[in-house]
Amino acid sequence: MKKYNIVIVGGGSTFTPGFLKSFCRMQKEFPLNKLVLFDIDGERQKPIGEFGKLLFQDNAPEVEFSYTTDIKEAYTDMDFVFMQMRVGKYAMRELDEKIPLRMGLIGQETVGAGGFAYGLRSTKEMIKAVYDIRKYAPEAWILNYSNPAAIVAEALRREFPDDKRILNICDQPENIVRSASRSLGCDFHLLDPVYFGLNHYGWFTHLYNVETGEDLLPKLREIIHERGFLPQDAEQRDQSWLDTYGYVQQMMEDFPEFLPNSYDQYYLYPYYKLEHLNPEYTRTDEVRNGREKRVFEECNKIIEAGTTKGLVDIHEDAHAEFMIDVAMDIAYNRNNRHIIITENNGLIANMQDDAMVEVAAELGANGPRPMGVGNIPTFYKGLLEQQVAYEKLTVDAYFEHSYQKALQALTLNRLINDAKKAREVLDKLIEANGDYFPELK
Ligand SMILES: NC(=O)c1ccc[n+]([C@@H]2O[C@H](COP(=O)([O-])OP(=O)(O)OC[C@H]3O[C@@H](n4cnc5c(N)ncnc54)[C@H](O)[C@@H]3O)[C@@H](O)[C@H]2O)c1
Ligand SMILES: O=P(O)(O)OC[C@H]1O[C@H](O[C@H]2[C@H](O)[C@@H](O)[C@@H](O)O[C@@H]2CO)[C@H](O)[C@@H](O)[C@@H]1O
Ligand SMILES: [Mn+2]
Repeated sequence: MKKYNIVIVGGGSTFTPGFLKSFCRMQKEFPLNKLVLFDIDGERQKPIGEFGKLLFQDNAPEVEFSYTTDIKEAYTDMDFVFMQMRVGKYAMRELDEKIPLRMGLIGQETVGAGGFAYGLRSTKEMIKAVYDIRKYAPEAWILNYSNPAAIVAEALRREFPDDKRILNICDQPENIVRSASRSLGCDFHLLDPVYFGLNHYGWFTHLYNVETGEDLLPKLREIIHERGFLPQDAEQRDQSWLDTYGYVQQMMEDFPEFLPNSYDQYYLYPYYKLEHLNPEYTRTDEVRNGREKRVFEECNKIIEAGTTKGLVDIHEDAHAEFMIDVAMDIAYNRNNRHIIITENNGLIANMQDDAMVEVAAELGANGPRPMGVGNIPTFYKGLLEQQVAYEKLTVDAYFEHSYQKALQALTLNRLINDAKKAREVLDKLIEANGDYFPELK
């Protein structure tokens, strides 16, 4: 059985320890030769790297595990690159959330003005990283889930049009399917979803039972109406995520035909969301006081003990399992179905061909074979076309260094929708982002 070489970019991520645990546990199904962590922040990565050393030493000493800040060491001979960088880290995420919120606009990691700022930061570093990877690992599969995936995917499509081994993917659609399976009381593998949209902006039209072909969405609609909606891993979630999933019920009361992605609520109920977001305590504060604190405390505890035996309390969430599953589908040509991001080219028949859309696909060694959904109804088409235009203008602004395109993008964004506000928030974001941004003239 071939053993694979894998690098995780953003080795200092709060999600890395969970990934390491999952990789370790899955050694029989997905044996590794080498696992490397890479980060530009060596200090942040160090405790996670040291934890990883102990974890593999104790559980899978045959795997060559290391961590580095050296590009050549990170990428040479890699088969898969897992991309999970957060450019500007939580300090900049906080500003993405708080600058707009203090102006009465939605401030969030991937949507609205915050998503725009994160998009420009990520684009710059992701393009650089892909050039670095291709220098040392021309054949490696690049699995990107660094956010905002919609903007990153559009930017990479333009910069690397012939590179067929970059896959942009998000686990939120699968998380909704897993959550639906909890409501329906079945294994999530039983559900075969039909989905259309953009990243963090889409809908399920059907949830078929793979064995019988029955569409379980009508039944799920009734359950959600009666009992609301919970994430599959509700017991591990912070309150803000429970609220986010809970709001799926309201979305389905108002727009019952399809099951929405949880992110749709920002676009459909911006005023409600604004009333419930606190500009002085945002998701970044919750993550810093929760996941980030827990992860680093746990790593340090293990380092101090010099062993992981009997100590590892790190949460292995569905996110890591999902991304590893994606890599295995490619490695073993399994052609399993996942919801992925790809160029439209008629998949959503009544939307522009060059939009980066999110749909179900079979995934194997030759990449995704996506499934078309035909024409989508006018309501959804209207919402999505506005968003595609915003995303494309954001990427235009990056490549053309154009302040004007950035202003157009933000004016068109449904969560801003006003040129004066757009200019005001753009100027504040430019100032706050400094060299993280391209020059916008
Ligand atoms: N799409 C999904 O399903 C999904 C799910 C979870 C997280 N994410 C994404 O994963 C990323 C990590 O999230 P987190 O909350 O753990 O963030 P984090 O801040 O804990 O970790 C991100 C790491 O990236 C590093 N980094 C920044 N710029 C880099 C660069 N140019 N090269 C290499 N490393 C760099 C940082 O130093 C940091 O250690 C984010 O982009 C987040 O949005 C995506
Ligand atoms: O606010 P955060 O940092 O907790 O999460 C932001 C990310 O949220 C989604 O990812 C979920 C993921 O779907 C779930 O499986 C679990 O692992 O938690 C993740 C984070 O809570 C979203 O899809 C990502 O794009 C966001 O970055
Ligand atoms: Mn996502």
